[in-house]
Amino acid sequence: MSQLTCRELSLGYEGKEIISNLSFHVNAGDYLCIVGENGSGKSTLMKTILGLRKPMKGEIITGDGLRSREIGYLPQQTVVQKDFPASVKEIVLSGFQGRCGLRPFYTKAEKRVAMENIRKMGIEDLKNRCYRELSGGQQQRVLLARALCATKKMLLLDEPVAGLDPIVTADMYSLIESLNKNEGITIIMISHDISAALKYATHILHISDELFFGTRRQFEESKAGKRLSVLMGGEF
Ligand SMILES: Nc1ncnc2c1ncn2[C@@H]1O[C@H](COP(=O)(O)OP(=O)(O)OP(=O)(O)O)[C@@H](O)[C@H]1O
Repeated sequence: MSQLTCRELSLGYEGKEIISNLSFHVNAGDYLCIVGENGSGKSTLMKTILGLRKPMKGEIITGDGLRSREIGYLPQQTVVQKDFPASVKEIVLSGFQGRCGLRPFYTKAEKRVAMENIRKMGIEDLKNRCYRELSGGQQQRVLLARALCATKKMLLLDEPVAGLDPIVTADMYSLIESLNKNEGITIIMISHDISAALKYATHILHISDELFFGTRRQFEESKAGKRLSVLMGGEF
């Protein structure tokens, strides 16, 4: 059974549908990139998968041992988040809050896992620094370590490289690739970077007037894929 199955989903706000009749599934170890124009509903879909919004129609089913609260989430960065006055350690530990609600203390085991994730992200030397004093790339590593505290199975990443320079972007992509390949973590990523999506993803979900879901190869051969290839100057 798939880890995540979305069946005939319709999503929207105040009775108006933004996405209609969307079906797709994600298996353990997949790397799914969600692409589509601004405002097409990608973040809305992610929030619905996380249970933060209810679909207007359809259902979301988790399986293969995944429970919905075991999904790690790296949200799109907002200006307010960038200025958050807390230490790196505190931000990473807050990844456990989803499990038990807000609380002022953490167990020894949680502190150990948080430090493991800090090490995995290569930010040990930053652990006592204030989050808002870090560079954009360092902040994204902190948020990835935080998301990992919530899961060992599936990460949802909303534009994780937005605003990062090309070198830091490449570092971020290889960190995510290593989580997928070496730790077996399923990745669902929203991205505007089609060439990176086609480099790393096993599957593509293209949200547009015409919905597409399939393997990377199927996408390359699809009408949507060919149209995007022309827009990108035939780069893929
Ligand atoms: N809370 C809300 N209430 C009403 N409409 C909303 C709300 N949040 C988003 N929308 C609208 O829903 C549509 C989809 O928004 P969403 O943020 O999901 O798109 P997106 O594909 O993630 O966009 P982007 O690529 O710009 O991040 C947009 O037209 C947006 O204005």
